[in-house]
Amino acid sequence: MPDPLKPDPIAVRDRLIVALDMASPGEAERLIERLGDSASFYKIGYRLGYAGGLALAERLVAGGAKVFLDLKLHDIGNTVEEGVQSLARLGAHLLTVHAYPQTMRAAVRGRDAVAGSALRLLAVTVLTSYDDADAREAGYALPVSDLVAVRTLAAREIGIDGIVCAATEAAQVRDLVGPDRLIVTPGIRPAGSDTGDQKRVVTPAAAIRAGVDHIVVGRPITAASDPRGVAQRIVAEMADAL
Ligand SMILES: O=c1ccn([C@@H]2O[C@H](COP(=O)(O)O)[C@@H](O)[C@H]2O)c(=O)[nH]1
Repeated sequence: MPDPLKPDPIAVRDRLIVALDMASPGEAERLIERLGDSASFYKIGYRLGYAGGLALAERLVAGGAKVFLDLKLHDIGNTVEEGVQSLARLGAHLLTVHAYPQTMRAAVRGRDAVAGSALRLLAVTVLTSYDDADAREAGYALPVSDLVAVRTLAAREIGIDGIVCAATEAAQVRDLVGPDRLIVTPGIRPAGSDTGDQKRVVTPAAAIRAGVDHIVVGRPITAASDPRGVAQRIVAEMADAL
């Protein structure tokens, strides 16, 4: 049966995931309306998730959109397992957990406990706001690219469905996970846009050329005066790169 999240080929518009980092569901819904048919896949993270975003996720799924819950779970195994079970029942398509083996194993148990769930798990390897100095400061002796590789291999062995990394590591991750697992990359910036707190930044075209399945874009779209126009240009840039 074809994988709904990884059809061959993935429609170019579905490759863009818009990060709805808004203060309320109302604000997010206004953005979605402005985006119109330029976007079909939305990410809900801490800001919106803790402010009514999970109910919005259910409404978006019911309306036919794809939803990525970027909740980056990390806790004792039992808590992660039960949390993933609750989230799997919401009908969302993607959920992040941090790429710690205990956490990933628990998340897989939670995913597998909910029959018929469409939920796919993504392991966050190393946040795109980290460079080697940040990893060192956090106590890791390995450079970011090595840490991403170690965590990707663990995720693959444990049965996680996809990897979150920067597109700077996408080609290396693709070699490690093969063609079927998802690679999702935040830290995407159209040429010339403000990088903000992101450190491992790549353009939409370069990400696609590196073998990424989906790019995540927040502020370049949400802070734009014409979010629909920016989204359309990003999709066109990806189409040219394919
Ligand atoms: O490594 C990671 C994991 C998640 N994110 C999330 O993606 C978006 C990026 O937003 P921008 O405004 O385009 O920077 C945001 O919701 C992060 O929480 C990430 O950036 N890096």
